[in-house]
Amino acid sequence: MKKILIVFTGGTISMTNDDQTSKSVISNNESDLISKIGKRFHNFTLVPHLFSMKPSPSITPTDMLQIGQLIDSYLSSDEFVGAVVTHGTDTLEETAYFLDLYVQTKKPVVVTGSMRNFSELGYDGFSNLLSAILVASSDNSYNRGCLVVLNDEINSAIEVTKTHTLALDTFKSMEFGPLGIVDEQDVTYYRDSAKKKYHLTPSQLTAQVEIVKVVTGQNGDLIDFFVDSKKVQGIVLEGFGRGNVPPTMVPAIKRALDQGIKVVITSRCPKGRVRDTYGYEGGGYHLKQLGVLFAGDLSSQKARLKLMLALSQANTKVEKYFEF
Ligand SMILES: NC(=O)C[C@H](N)C(=O)O
Repeated sequence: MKKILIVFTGGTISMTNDDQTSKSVISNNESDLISKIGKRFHNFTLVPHLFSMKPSPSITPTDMLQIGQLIDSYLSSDEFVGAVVTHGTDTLEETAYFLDLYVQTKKPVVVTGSMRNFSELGYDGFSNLLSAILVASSDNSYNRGCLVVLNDEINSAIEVTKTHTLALDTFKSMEFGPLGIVDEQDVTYYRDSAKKKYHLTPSQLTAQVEIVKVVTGQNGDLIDFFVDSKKVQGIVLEGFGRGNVPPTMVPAIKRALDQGIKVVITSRCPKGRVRDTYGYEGGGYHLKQLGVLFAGDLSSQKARLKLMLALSQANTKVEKYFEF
């Protein structure tokens, strides 16, 4: 019988209300999830792997790397048709995007979670896990990169983001909508993701990359701090609009570039690409002339992971991963 790997990492899907405080805390409900959901499938078995029991703010890029290695090692066996990762929703898009870049297998890798915990009425963990397994077991899910499945929607890890702090339909591909849906037992795709696929597979993460959110009137102090720390190899700027910063940040950006630090520009706007449209000081064209790299329509948190992976991989021309 074919197998599906279920990697448990924690998050609200693995939480209940604490008896004393009534607040959401981690509990070990993975056997409940597996026994309830497993009964529904007769063509394959679920193979649980308890990776961690962390709320997702505690997940690190090193965890993501280890989850990727784990998935590749299981899925290299012909017995496995796909993998599902259960994860807290706060940082789910980061792990999903990391896996999209890192994992070698073409078999489906699906990340899911829940917005309500096991103690709450309307716990969405069972239905989300069920849908995620259906997607992971579908032949149509092959070679689509890492997928995110919650609320019966299938999204690409490259495109999706958490948009709402509470709503069940929080995961959205804001610009282009979902790739498809899960409708009862049917897994239906409406479109392919047109995004270029990148693969980055360093054996360990050696680079530190920080994000600087850009605001009006900002100077270069934060960038200078990171440069002076001598620990940072990359800085992602979350700039204005098309990818612009105040002129008062430019000297620090130049200094960072002179010291060999890679600087990448993204936008504070939730939709659209950054581009070298503006020629004024601190505008995208000016930044490009200085050597700043452009992250397309990636959010700052995803661009950071991509830059970390590119800087950590030996003999890699980082610029190649930021050409749009
Ligand atoms: N819904 C959730 O999973 C949120 C939780 N704070 C987490 O990310 O672990």
